[in-house]
Amino acid sequence: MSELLHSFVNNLVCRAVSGKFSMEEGRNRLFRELTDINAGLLGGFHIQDYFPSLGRIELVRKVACAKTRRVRKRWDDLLDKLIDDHAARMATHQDEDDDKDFIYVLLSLQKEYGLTRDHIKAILIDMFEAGTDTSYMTLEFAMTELIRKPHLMKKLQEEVRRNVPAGQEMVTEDNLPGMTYLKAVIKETLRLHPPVPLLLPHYSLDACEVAGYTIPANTRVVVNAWALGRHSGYWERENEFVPERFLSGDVAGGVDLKPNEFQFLAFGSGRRMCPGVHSASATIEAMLSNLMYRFDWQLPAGMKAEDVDMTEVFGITVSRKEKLLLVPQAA
Ligand code: HEM
Repeated sequence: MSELLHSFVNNLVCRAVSGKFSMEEGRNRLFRELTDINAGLLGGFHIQDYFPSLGRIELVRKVACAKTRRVRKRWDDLLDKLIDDHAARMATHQDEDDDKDFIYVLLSLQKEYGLTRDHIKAILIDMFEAGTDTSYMTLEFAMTELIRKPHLMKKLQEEVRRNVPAGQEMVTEDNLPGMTYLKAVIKETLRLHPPVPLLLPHYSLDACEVAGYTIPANTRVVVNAWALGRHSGYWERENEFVPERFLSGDVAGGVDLKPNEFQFLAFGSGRRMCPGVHSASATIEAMLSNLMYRFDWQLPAGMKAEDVDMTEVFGITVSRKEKLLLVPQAA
């Protein structure tokens, strides 16, 4: 299951960014390898974070950044070729029948916004880094929670199957609006397992006071969204997977993925909140609903719900330590 979900999200982002031939050319595998290396580097140990003055010593910088430089070269080679190919097609008007992938969009805005090639490459890498693991982990945690609570999976399957006209092969976007329990399951997954539990580091522009503490201007601020999502002051049965809490009429019924209150911050909040929130919701809803529609799921023979290992691995994102193994049966 883990492998399938990871490939699905990686291929989707790859196609949106670089076009429909991404899989045929094997680019999806290369993007995945580079994204994995980046994730390891971003979430890893950096001596300059603990001893900033060491970062000013050239030799330390050279040693600490050696791997980063190597991976940067590989990103450069890949992205330069893609950008050159797209630019050439645009210059000769061969792009007219192509899907307008993200590289085309950025190139068409390049002059208007004064984007350099490095800006474009950085935005493209951001898309992979921010868009792949987060959606994949949410899907994987949702399936993990559902397999541990089969009565909730059954409830979700009933909702999905009720909303799809008989004989239809797959769930389509048109079927999704009626699936309120599906949305509640996704929110509850994000509450318990926010893929970016400390958001991204923020920086205070002005001094301010929070809960009696003064935060001076120019301070790096880290927000613990994981702890807020499990705070007993905001949530009943805070460590339990209870999607019903997000149904209208229940306590958190009105809590949105773009919340005005700060107890649910899986996508952050304010002007630096995740710009991918709608894309992520669409991706996760489409995949999860189809998994529920087409298959009945079981744990491998001899395994019980309480045997599912819930250990997490910490990095900039938090993932499951063990791969999720499930057995599908056609519904
Ligand atoms: C379940 C899926 C996702 C989750 C939980 C998630 C969560 C987050 C969080 C917590 C942040 C930092 C917000 C802050 O510090 O206040 C963020 C930033 C960002 N996300 Fe997402 N994200 C998801 C999917 C996506 C997708 C699919 C894309 C793009 C296709 C994306 C693009 C970005 C970008 C570009 C940023 C940086 C924004 C900035 O620095 O201004 N994310 N995301």
